[in-house]
Amino acid sequence: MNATPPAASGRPAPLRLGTRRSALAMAQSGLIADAVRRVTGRPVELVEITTRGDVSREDLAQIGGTGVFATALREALLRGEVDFAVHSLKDLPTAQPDDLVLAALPTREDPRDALVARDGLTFTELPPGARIGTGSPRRTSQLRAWARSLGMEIETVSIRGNVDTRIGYVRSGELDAVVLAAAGLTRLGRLDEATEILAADHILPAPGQGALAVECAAANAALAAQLAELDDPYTRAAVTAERSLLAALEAGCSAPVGALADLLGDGQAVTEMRLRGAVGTPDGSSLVQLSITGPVPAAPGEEAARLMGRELAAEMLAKGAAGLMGERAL
Ligand SMILES: NCc1[nH]cc(CCC(=O)O)c1CC(=O)O
Repeated sequence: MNATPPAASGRPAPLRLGTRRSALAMAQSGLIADAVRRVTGRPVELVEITTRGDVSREDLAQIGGTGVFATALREALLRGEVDFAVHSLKDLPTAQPDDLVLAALPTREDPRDALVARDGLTFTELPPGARIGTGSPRRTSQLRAWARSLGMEIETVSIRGNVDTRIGYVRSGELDAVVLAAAGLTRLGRLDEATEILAADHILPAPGQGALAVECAAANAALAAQLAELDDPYTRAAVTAERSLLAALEAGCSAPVGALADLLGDGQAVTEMRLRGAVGTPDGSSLVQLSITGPVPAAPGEEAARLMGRELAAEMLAKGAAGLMGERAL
């Protein structure tokens, strides 16, 4: 008889982690795989999955926005081909499917954007007419608004591709600078290539930027409970507020919306959360930027965070946010 179950060999069956193949996705999955091995005591194996966003050179907005990255991983989860998946939270649509759960939102990395410019330049040191690459309407809008406020002249150039490709445009001299998430650079061990971390006062990051989401099937409650040990309730509160703002603005994941929740403390404990939001026109000529501050209740605090996001969205919409987003030409 050859029906020995894996556990009988003394080694528990490995958990299968579905991941995209990009260097960044592999780095992020590797980090979470290590943490999951720690909390479950089980081996974790990486299962590579190709998404349409990885193989297509089409504009992301044309093939359904950044949600394309998540879709293939989610299909593999629901088919039972993998046990859990790691996403960049900012690439996940705000509507959560009923049959999947974000079991853990681990402590987020630096949420800010970073500038990688030639010759060590910072943003304000860029020469007139500098060409800055980004594929993000949010970054384009805010970079142009910031330049405008300084009386600076810049040109934004639409680019796509992985981190290496994007930095390559600067190294080759094709562009003066590119803007990338600092968290991505950190996870790839390349933060030293950033010439400036862009202050959130100027460039408000994407909702959820710098945070990873660990997702599994809702039906797999035992695994969800184990993965939940990796959850950071403060990260969860912050990104819940940011994503609730995004959802209430009825903006897609490629919309020019920036949002960042900061947790404020009295030195002993976190007591308050400040949520900032920004929406602008593609040319940066008009920008609505507002913030609200509220108490952070004891864990989980998710509903309070959601309410804060909705409240700020209502204030931004009253100041004309919808009109600005409507003007964007995709
Ligand atoms: N849309 C691509 C993407 N999704 C997540 C990150 C970075 C890591 C993160 O924000 O957690 C990036 C690259 C970038 O924006 O430079």
